[in-house]
This record gives sequence, C-alpha cells and structure tokens, in this order.
Amino acid sequence: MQLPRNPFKASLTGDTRYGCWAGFATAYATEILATTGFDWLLVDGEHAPNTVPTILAQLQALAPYACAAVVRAVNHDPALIKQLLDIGTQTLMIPMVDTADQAAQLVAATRYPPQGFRGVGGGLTRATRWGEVEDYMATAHEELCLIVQVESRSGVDNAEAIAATPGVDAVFVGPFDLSTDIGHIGNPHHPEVQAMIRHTLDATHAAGKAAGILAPVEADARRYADWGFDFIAVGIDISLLRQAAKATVSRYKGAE
Ligand SMILES: O=C(O)C(=O)C[C@H](O)[C@@H](O)CO
Repeated sequence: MQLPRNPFKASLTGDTRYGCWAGFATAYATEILATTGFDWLLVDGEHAPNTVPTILAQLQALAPYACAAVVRAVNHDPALIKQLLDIGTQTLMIPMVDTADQAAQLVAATRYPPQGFRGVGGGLTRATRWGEVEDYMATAHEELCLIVQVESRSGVDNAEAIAATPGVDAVFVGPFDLSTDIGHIGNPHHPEVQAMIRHTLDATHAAGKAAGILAPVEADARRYADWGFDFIAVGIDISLLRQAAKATVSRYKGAE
C-alpha cells in the first residue's frame, strides 16, 4: 500500500485552518469532536493525561474523518518521538523550542539515518501499516509535518532561525506560556506579548513556513486570522464542556 497522505501538511498554506484542543484523553470524546467540522484537533500529550496507548486510540478514532490529528508530545525526548511516529502520528507538535539547535535535533529525531537518528520499527509499527507501506523508510519524511512551539522570550528572539531550520514545517505560538515567561502571567493580551506574537508570525512567514496559535477567545482568533495565521485552535474541548454545562445548570439554579 501507499504511504498515507498528510492532508494537514498539504493544507498548511491557503485558507486559515480552524482546530480545537482535544484534552479528554479518550478516543470516544476525540471522535465526537471529529464529527463537528473542525479542520484539525490537537491531541495533547503535554497537559492532558495522555500516554502513547491513549494517543494511538485517538489516531485510530480520527482515521475515518476529514479532521486531521496533530499530536503534541510532552517534551523533546527522541525515544518518545519515535514511539509517537511509530503509532502513525504524521503531524507532531513539540513544545518549548527555544533555539534553532533544538529544532534541528527534533528534525533529526524524525528522520532515519543518514539524515537523522530515528530508530527502525519496521513491521512492528502502525506507521508502516505493519510492513505494508512501500518504501516507508525512504518516503516517511515527505508526509511528516513537524510543528515547533515558540513560547518563551528566547524562542521569540530566535524565531527567524527556528523557523528557517530545514525540516521544520510550522511554528506554533503558545500565548499562555509566552506571556507567563516574560512576566505577564497568563495575559496574552498585554501589548508586549502581542508584539512578540506578531514578530514570531512575521519571522515564520519570512522563512516560508506556516504559523499557528491557540486563541480560545473569539476576538483574538479573528485578529490572528486577519494577521495571517495559517492555523488557529479556536477552542479547548474541556472548556467548551464546562461552559455549556455551567450555562445549562445556571438556567435552572441561577449563576453560582
Ligand atoms: O502556551 C500556550 O498557550 C500553549 O502552549 C497551550 C497550552 O499549553 C494549553 O494547554 C492551553 O492551556
């Protein structure tokens, strides 16, 4: 069989792609989200209680739908990256990337020798469809999409070099970590943070790469779309459930 295509990678330039955080760490909830019309979902292995098996189950749940899976790892560990790729992750997001050297190491973790140092799982892995995909090792990188997160002052200072790193497909701004790192705790609206977000967007586009951001507040998402962000997470499933549940209960019991 042919290597599965990565429609998310193919769609990175063009109209803004709208996504949602998937934080319940269950395939059932993620599958429900996949039926709602979002272009992509972030299966969050950084802050949601996910493990490699729960991420695998969510990839399998998403497979039949026209809703792309973006998998976020908890850290830069090449062993974890290897497992996430082996279960069939094609779009991988890595948090807290501060330098071009780190970005280059992450690229290398996703590539087989001699371009990198990814270990060979071969017929053991879902990525190769247990050995059925022709030329997997020679072609896998073509359908892999590596997104690095810029979410610190150092990351913004190095945004040009990070974005320009060969093999980095996109840069995703983490507005909450960025604002907190520079002393405006949890306040992405501070003008200094907004300027850094815009700088990162411009640096990413100057390198010919796509830029994404999390914006659960609608006014922010619309502003970022106007600025030219290519993919925006406009919701967080856990917040959406809480908002809907609180609104429902308050209609009967009054706001508490
Ligand atoms: O810094 C950010 O913003 C992000 O990277 C997203 C958060 O990690 C996400 O968990 C929302 O709280």
